[in-house]
Amino acid sequence: MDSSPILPDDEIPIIRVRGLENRFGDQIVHQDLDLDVRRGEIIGVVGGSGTGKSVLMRSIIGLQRPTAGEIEVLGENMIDRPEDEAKNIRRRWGILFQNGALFSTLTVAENVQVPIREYFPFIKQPLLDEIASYKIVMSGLPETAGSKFPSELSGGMRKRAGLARALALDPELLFLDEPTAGLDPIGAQAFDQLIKGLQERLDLTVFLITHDLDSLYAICDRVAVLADQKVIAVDTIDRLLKLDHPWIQEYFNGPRGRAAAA
Ligand SMILES: Nc1ncnc2c1ncn2[C@@H]1O[C@H](COP(=O)(O)OP(=O)(O)OP(=O)(O)O)[C@@H](O)[C@H]1O
Repeated sequence: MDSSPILPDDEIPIIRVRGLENRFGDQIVHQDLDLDVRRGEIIGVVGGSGTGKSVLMRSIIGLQRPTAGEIEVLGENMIDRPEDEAKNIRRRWGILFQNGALFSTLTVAENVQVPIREYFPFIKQPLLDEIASYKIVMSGLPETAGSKFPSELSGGMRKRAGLARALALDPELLFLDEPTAGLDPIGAQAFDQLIKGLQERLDLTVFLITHDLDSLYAICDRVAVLADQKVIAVDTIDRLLKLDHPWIQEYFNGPRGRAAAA
């Protein structure tokens, strides 16, 4: 079906979705959805509430088995992959879920160590502590945050702790589900800059679901728009603005969109 020629490494999409379909009973969330994410970009994923942004991310990371379609991540087919193979691919990405999804009974440092222990059970405690501490500081938290429990942190700090855990295994790809939701504008801007800085330093590709127009303008290279059960467009904001789809116009050219662009 795919007649594309062999592409150089940096042009092979790091995520490739074709003909994706997700149905829940009678409800069709996605139909014929295609998306390519390029290596090294920060791609923003936007769409009205319930358009299936989270379901798309869950399909890509293998938490939701689509009813049809193809998904490749890092050049690997992700559908119906045996668990041991899927696990090897999973370790090459990190995920920050919307609520941080930290284990409440573990300290921040222990949370960061969970994925490292899972994949590298032979690593001894002093090295685990050192790696966790490095990731915690890299995520913009003070080193002392490592000994705190999630309940002792502010919302913004919990997001950073979740980010530290997402970075634990030196991922190539980072999935972020509404990372700035619930943060005040200054906190959100700081978090955006943190993501941008990490993306540049670590050469990450970032898949960013967001409702935050400021984030889209500040850090996204391209934006994918979900509507009508598909990705209706994926492009820079400047080019998206030229499309006359009503949702795109309302979203980017409404008062909030204009304020974010100013
Ligand atoms: N496991 C599930 N079972 C049944 N329906 C589901 C399931 N997961 C998601 N849905 C439905 O799929 C649709 C898309 O959900 P999704 O959470 O992906 O939307 P979203 O675009 O991320 O929305 P929001 O911006 O509000 O977070 C919703 O109607 C939701 O109720």
